[in-house]
Amino acid sequence: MAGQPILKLYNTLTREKAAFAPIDPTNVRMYVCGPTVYDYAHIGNARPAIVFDVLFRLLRHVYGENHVTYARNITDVDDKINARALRDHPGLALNEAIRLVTEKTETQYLEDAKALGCLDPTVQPRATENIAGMIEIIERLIAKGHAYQAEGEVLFDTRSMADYGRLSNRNLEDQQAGARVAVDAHKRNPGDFVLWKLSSESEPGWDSPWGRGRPGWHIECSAMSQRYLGEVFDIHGGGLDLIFPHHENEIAQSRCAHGTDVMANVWMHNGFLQVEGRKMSKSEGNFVTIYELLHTEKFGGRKWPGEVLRLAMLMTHYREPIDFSIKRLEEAERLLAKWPLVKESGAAPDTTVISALADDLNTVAAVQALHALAQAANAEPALLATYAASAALLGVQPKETEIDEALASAVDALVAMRLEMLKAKNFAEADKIREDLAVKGVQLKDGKDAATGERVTTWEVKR
Ligand SMILES: Nc1ncnc2c1ncn2[C@@H]1O[C@H](COP(=O)(O)OP(=O)(O)OP(=O)(O)O)[C@@H](O)[C@H]1O
Ligand SMILES: [Zn+2]
Repeated sequence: MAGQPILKLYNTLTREKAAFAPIDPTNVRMYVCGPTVYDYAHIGNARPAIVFDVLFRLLRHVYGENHVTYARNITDVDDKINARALRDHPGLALNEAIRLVTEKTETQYLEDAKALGCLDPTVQPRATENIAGMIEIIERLIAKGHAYQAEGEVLFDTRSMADYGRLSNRNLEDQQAGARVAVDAHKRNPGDFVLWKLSSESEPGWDSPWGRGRPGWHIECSAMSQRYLGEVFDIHGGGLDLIFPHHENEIAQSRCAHGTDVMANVWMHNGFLQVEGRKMSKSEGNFVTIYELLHTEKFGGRKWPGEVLRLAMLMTHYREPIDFSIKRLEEAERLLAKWPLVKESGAAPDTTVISALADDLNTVAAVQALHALAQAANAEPALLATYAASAALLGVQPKETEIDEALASAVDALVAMRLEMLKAKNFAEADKIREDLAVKGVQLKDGKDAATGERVTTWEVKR
């Protein structure tokens, strides 16, 4: 930790950028709300995954690899999942259909995240494996007078919490105004939200003191964060759209159940990835999935490497909106093409890259610094190790960029063959070899051996 720049983070809760001080520097704890696994993730959903992956990498760098716990949950119980299961597998029993939907979606999400260069979080708990923890919190809330039962639901009583609404800066009166009273007649206050609701025979459910039912969405994160990170932890993240109601309600549940002043010290929210000024979202229908970008030609008539998608995302500060376009991806690709291919090195990262990231994850400045370093390293190979370590901090370098041996010997053979052809003045064939290799990303460089004056050819892999 010594000699590291002070890490500053913007906190939605205080609306200020402040120096980060972990509760326990030997175990820095971060929770990020993960996907609801009913459908493939779109590239907007990739933004929090990438942003908080960069923060995870930075925290590991500052506090040590084994001193950071990052939990990102998988929401595998939700009415959207039930609906999708019924639609896609009408012939199956609901539980079986749900399992198919959630397993397939979760597997794809993990593959997408990997392709985007994200490290696995330390833990990835599933909601369905944490029902007991949710029931326990709800029981505590009822016992303390923060929750009540009404019409087959257990609801959180928002009036029971003096400073409910602090994160999103809303007061209960604001919420009163827009409430649809008729629909929510069983609620004491319009803003009260569901902790538990009874399930019909055909809906998925778990036994509880209030009957067979299922949890609300917000309670899942309160239970999973407590289990893996404790009652109070360091950082809680997610997209801007989660501030209200999701994070507000997580806070209400956790603080009232545990009697604490905060749930997490720092609340961080990424801005939206937009298409023509509108948030990319499933309900708007203006989305493209990560899978489609990586594996199909749906966007811009071609596939896009995960690294390009990731860099395109990091070329904007995480709190700003991003307009997602082909132009932006091409820009990221052009930049990457200028950077050297390196193996991961154990060297210390460049200090300008670290300082940029330490300033509330200023990835824009970090990418600029990395680019300058890449160019310097292109001219001065001694800098390659520093470059490699810095690129790894942003996660824009594949972990092991080994040029595989089979490719290397095939290229060597072609290069030798081409030299023979040049000697025989068979220029057309020689050029064809050069062009074929170029298409594969291998660039040849001709020179002369200083001692013998003979032609020699070296090669390198360009992106
Ligand atoms: N367009 C976007 N830009 C940035 N982050 C987003 C965007 N859309 C969703 N997110 C974030 O992705 C994460 C996963 O969200 P969630 O599973 O609720 O998405 P979703 O409900 O499937 O998305 P949608 O908003 O399209 O309905 C959350 O942190 C959310 O804030
Ligand atoms: Zn959450």
